[in-house]
Amino acid sequence: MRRFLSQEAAKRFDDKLMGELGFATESLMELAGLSCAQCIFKEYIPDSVIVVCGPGNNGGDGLIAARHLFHFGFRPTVLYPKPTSNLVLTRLLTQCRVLGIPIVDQLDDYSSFSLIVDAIFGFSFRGDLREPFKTIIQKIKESGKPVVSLDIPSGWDVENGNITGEGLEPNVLISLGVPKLCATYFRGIHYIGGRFVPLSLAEEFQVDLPLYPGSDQIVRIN
Ligand SMILES: NC(=O)C1=CN([C@@H]2O[C@H](COP(=O)(O)OP(=O)(O)OC[C@H]3O[C@@H](n4cnc5c(N)ncnc54)[C@H](O)[C@@H]3O)[C@@H](O)[C@H]2O)[C@H](O)CC1
Ligand SMILES: [K+]
Repeated sequence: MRRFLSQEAAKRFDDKLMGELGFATESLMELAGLSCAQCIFKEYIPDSVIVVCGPGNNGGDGLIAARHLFHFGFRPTVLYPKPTSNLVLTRLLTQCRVLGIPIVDQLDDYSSFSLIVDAIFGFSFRGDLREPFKTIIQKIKESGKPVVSLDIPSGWDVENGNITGEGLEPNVLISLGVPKLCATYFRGIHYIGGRFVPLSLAEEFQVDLPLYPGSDQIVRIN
């Protein structure tokens, strides 16, 4: 058995979950985002946190994590620099607004936040980093603040890790569902979250599922 998915396998895995296995994107995303918030609560004392959200579903996980972090006593702000017309993300933004979570589209100074949550790119990232995210990732690195990455450290090649050196170097990585190949290059605190993968799918893709303790949604593997 192996633990890690290639980029192509991660996409097929996702397609199966949302297709023949009957899941809706929003329900899996909710579990993924909740598990990220639980992991952050376990590792950090509630304080101010900036959740940086990209234009895809990784950004959606971030918006959900921000909402749960708010309920857990953190003071989240969302940085959402590249609005899309995606209905799921639009609804998630509304849910954050209703709670009074500030949503900004640019940020020059990260110094007032004690933690940065990286929900910029997940397993669909490919090619060279494009703006505005290239500059955002540079600024996050310059801030020296602790970083928690959701699913993939943003800027990393999904299979080969931080090959350009431009990617984030997070303190904590939460792999969602099953870790992708780049996680083999990660040396920090590594959790798996998103406890929704049916055993039959794990067997089909020849990946291990972690042993989650009790009813926990997360498990630390490294
Ligand atoms: N599989 C699951 O069980 C679940 C996964 N979830 C999360 O969803 C992401 C994958 O989401 P997806 O929408 O496919 O893509 P991304 O969020 O990775 O980003 C796509 C977005 O990024 C742009 N982009 C791609 N490359 C670049 C680049 N080089 N520079 C700039 N921009 C780039 C692209 O144009 C798109 O707009 C997965 O990782 C999980 O986090 C869900 O939570 C549900 C469960
Ligand atoms: K990420």
